[in-house]
Amino acid sequence: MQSDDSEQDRPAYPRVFPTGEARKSDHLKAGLCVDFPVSVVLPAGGTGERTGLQTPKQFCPFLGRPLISYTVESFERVSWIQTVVVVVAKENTGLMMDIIQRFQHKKVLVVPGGSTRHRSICNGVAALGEQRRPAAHKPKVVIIHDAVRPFVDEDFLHKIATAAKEQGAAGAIRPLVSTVIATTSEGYLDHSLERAKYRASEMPQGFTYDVICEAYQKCTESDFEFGTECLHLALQYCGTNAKLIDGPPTLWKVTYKRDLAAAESIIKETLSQSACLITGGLEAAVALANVLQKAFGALDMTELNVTPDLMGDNGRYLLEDWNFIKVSVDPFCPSEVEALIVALEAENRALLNPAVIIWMHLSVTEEPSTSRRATESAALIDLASTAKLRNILLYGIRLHQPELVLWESSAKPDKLTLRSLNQICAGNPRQMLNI
Ligand SMILES: Nc1ccn([C@@H]2O[C@H](COP(=O)(O)OP(=O)(O)OP(=O)(O)O)[C@@H](O)[C@H]2O)c(=O)n1
Ligand SMILES: O=P(O)(O)OC[C@@H](O)[C@@H](O)[C@@H](O)CO
Repeated sequence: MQSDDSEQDRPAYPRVFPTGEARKSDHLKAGLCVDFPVSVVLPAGGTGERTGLQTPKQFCPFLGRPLISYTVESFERVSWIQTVVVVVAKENTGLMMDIIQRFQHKKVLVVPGGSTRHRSICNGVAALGEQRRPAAHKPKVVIIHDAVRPFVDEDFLHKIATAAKEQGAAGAIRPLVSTVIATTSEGYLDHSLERAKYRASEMPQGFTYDVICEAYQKCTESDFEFGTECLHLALQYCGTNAKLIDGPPTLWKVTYKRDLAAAESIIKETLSQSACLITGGLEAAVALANVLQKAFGALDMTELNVTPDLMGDNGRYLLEDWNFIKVSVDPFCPSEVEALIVALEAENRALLNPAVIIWMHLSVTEEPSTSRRATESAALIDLASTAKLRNILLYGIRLHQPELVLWESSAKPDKLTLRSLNQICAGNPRQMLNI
């Protein structure tokens, strides 16, 4: 398969990172396994001109993490996917390696891209055939997926991979949003297509390794230069008619600047909406937790679990996607929160998505002096600044309730306080109450 990368331009070996076991937080869906090797090619060698940005869209950050990292994670958390080939422009190889190291992505092969999308995909497919790692088998099925489509789920990948193995090729389709028309050379309407008969071709697509290899071996330079559809190559050069599968609306591609805002909004929505309230077994903290649980429940807000600590079985909260409300009572003691931050870091909990800690400090003694409050706030801000470097977002709320029992009976938190708490628990930075 020749693309424009002459042999001497390509590295002697693709850069390979250790094949990692499934992430701790992997939620493998029961029954979603395949009995044949599947690998993925993520074309990410473009410049993203249509966004109008200097940074190629696949490297634009969302919540401190590049878009491509979300896409890579979508695939690496699927246990039956063997290798994720990321095809990037040669000048971005170093950037991609840094992203892999920083977010500890596994199973990843970095391969240099080409001047067009087809050439990049061709390089990625070729690299799968050249793998020299003992554990890496030549795949039976290759899934091809634009790196700028970060929202893909295991169920749909399973459908595409299975159909590709059976049919030779399979692809995602979506209904057309606008009618397709043909124009005359003078820029007038020539004719329009009956929209009901057509679909938009999306990604992921799947091919048996042999079919996609044959397609790229036989296709023309014009295909490489101007083509946009891998399914067409399979049909044209291998006689393989792809099985088309209706995909979910989340399969859209980030193309324009507006798509970046939409992607960030969706990424935020996928952040954990669950919070674990740690009481330390303190009576006042338990009373507060009961009130919040009722209030959150009544307002259909964040799921709130209450636990005295994170010992024993309660340690599971550290391993899954929970945010935390840590309640402390006088005296003010940052070390309690510091211990939680260290525990989250030890589990790499905030490696990919931010973890949120809300420290609610109950002060039931006399109002602290201004200087003491300033000292305490400074300590908290230092802690928060350090934690943020580890993608852990720390927020502090002080509740001064000389008669805490009132909180249980009458002085229930108002909706604004609860809504702000809920936004914090949902990890939504815009609504967060910074310290
Ligand atoms: N030479 C190229 C061109 C594109 N792509 C990748 O193909 C996917 C879909 O292409 P597109 O959305 O067109 O990305 P760009 O080509 O970067 O966008 P633009 O056309 O706006 O420059 C993207 O992940 C892009 O990085 C690639 O791997 N190699
Ligand atoms: O053409 P672009 O490079 O913008 O994007 C690639 C898309 O064409 C492609 O992802 C789907 O149409 C499926 O082939």
